[in-house]
Amino acid sequence: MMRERLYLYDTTLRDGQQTQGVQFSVAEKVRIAEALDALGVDYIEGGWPGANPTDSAFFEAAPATRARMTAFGMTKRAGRSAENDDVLARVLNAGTGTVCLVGKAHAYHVERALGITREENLESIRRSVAHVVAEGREAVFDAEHFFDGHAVDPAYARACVAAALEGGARWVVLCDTNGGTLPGGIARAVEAVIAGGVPGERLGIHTHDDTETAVAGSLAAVEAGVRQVQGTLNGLGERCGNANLTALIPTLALKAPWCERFETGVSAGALEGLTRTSRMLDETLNRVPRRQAAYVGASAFAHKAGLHASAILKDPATYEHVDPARVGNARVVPMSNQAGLSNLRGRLAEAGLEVARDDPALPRILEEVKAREAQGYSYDTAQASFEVLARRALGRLPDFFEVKRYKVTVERRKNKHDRMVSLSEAVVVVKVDGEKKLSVSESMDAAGGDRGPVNALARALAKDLGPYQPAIDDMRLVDFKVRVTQGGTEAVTRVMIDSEDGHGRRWSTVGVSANIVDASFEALLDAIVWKLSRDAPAPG
Ligand SMILES: CC(=O)SCCNC(=O)CCNC(=O)[C@H](O)C(C)(C)COP(=O)(O)OP(=O)(O)OC[C@H]1O[C@@H](n2cnc3c(N)ncnc32)[C@H](O)[C@@H]1OP(=O)(O)O
Ligand SMILES: CC(=O)C(=O)O
Repeated sequence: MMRERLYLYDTTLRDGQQTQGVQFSVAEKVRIAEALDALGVDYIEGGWPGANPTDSAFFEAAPATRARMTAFGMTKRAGRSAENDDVLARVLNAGTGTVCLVGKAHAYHVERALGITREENLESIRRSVAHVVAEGREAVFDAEHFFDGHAVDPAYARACVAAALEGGARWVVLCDTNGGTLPGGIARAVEAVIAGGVPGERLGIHTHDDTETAVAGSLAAVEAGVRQVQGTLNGLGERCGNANLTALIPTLALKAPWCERFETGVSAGALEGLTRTSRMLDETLNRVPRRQAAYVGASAFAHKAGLHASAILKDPATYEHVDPARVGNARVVPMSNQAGLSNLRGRLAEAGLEVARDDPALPRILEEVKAREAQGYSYDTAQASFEVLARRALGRLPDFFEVKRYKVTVERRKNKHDRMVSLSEAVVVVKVDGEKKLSVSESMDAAGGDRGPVNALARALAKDLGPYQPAIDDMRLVDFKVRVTQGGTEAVTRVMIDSEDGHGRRWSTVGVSANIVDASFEALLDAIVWKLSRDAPAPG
């Protein structure tokens, strides 16, 4: 059966940039545009040229893409012609083949926000779009507040759509700007527009996630007939974000009836890069990836419960709606107090540890994990700590070194400019290859600021491990989380540490104690031991 073409329009670099706390540099925008192009979206909305220096500079530096690079702007302002509107001129000057203009499609906004008449607004839409077309560009019209407008005055909302089409728009995108329209309402409005004579091949959908139904709303619009879908990577966007393309794309590509009815520009091979693309964006924004993100989250294919793990080991289809490899993600069978022997065997196999089914160490490890979780440890995320524990119980963890003692001090004192500053200092004594080594480290960043006692401890511990030093030199601590939790009857501190190395590996470790320094040290120690268990030569 011939599949219909569905066009993907990415607005990560425009609406995604409207996310609170997000501020892309030009270089970051270029990198994201290249990743979007590799993924196979049809349009990349690069920003609003003229609105800020970064967006203007991006269009000058924009990479050559197979996707249509699109400049965004708004319809001409009241009281001037499209030809004489300086804001519109700057958008056109970016020289993109496609230009998207936003305009109001709700009479209330026309009167309240723009302060013009309904007729003037229709004229503004028509003339602005016509000007874009006259300049030889493909025109997209974002019908702002379309669904709210359609709910109170369908005739006027549709007149705005008609004005854009009369002006020559290739696409009119129906926007749920405030994100409050539910999927059923979106479907009914789209059906009404199509029944009124606008072909679905000229319509797009742009939703926001204010009711956490942006993806569902977009799918409802496609089902009702639109053929262009807008969204952003990881659901970035104004307020609660836009429709999340990292959820929408795999749903369209892998799930019936979508994959049977439609084809997009995203190939099966490119889809396998989806998780990597999502993580790249988080890394660019210095954000910790959302574990529970559909398809691409670290927990999206994690099977924690014993019953799930038992079945997964027999056949992954028992608890997975799609194969994680198809989106470049991986199956995880974590250990926790919800686990059974199946989780344990699965997890050990993943770590490359072959263990006989009847190995007496297995129930011991399971018991130890459950007992330690009752004390406050959490092994389902701290998988490297689990691995260290299991290797030790199986007698497969070399004694790389022994920590004899450690000490950390924090001093608050005046510097030479008479300003109070902190200085953290740590001393760690380890025994390696029969030799005692004492390392002292301060915790200073490049600017001379104090990075705290845990940083000082980490530096001291990783300063001189003798023959093992080369194996840990490329290690760095990338995330540190502290939580007060219940350990049995007492409150204890749980520290989780994420580390990374030059091979691009990232691993998590945990430490628990009533004392935050001890908890941190335990997590640091596990991080180093895990790394050595992978990369270091065996002792002796
Ligand atoms: C729904 C969306 O997310 S659309 C995308 C919104 N994105 C942004 O706003 C980010 C980029 N924006 C900006 O940098 C600035 O707002 C600029 C450069 C575009 C305009 O800045 P300013 O000229 O200082 O105007 P300001 O932002 O205060 O207000 C917007 C003006 O545009 C008018 N306007 C809003 N939408 C439209 C439209 N579709 N067509 C014409 N005029 C419009 C408003 O009525 C207001 O006019 P007023 O100042 O006469 O009241
Ligand atoms: C255009 C746009 O971003 C909106 O209406 O939400």
